[in-house]
Amino acid sequence: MKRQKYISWDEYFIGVAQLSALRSKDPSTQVGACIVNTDKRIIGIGYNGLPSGCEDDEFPWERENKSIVDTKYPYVVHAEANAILNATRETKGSSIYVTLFPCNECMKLIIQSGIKEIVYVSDKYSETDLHKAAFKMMKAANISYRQINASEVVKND
Ligand SMILES: O=c1ccn([C@H]2C[C@H](O)[C@@H](COP(=O)(O)O)O2)c(=O)[nH]1
Ligand SMILES: [Zn+2]
Repeated sequence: MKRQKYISWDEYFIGVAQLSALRSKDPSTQVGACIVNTDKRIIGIGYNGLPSGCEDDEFPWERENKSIVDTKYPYVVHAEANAILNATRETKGSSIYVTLFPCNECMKLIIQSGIKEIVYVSDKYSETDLHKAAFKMMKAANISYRQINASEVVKND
């Protein structure tokens, strides 16, 4: 008889996203993303981090400072963007598993890359205007979405 307590596809793919998030150097929010095609093949993974050549120890990780130049925000490549850039196959029609609901900038990339489903864990920024903008674009582009509970490797709350 086959083993009964194996994990579901959702648990598997969100688990990969959570594992990827553990690579992030961001002290406040670690995000992981995993793109899965219609054959249930992982075609791209990513986490939030600096672009190649930008050393983790030489750039700021602060959220606030006198100038935005001395915060992380101008530099960090978002997890979804990295997953899309890393994709090894056609992303059209695929799903993206993310530990945090995508921001407005990532939503534009998700739409333009033809991803059709977003599966996410946390939506801790759901009250912000930029989240509302992301949601509006997602609905307009007919992308489906669902929030799932995931075990607490990385929670993002
Ligand atoms: O869609 C998203 C939104 C955010 N991120 C990354 C970018 C930053 O490294 C953190 C957010 O930091 P806060 O301190 O919570 O503002 O998350 C992402 O990868 N994808
Ligand atoms: Zn983003």
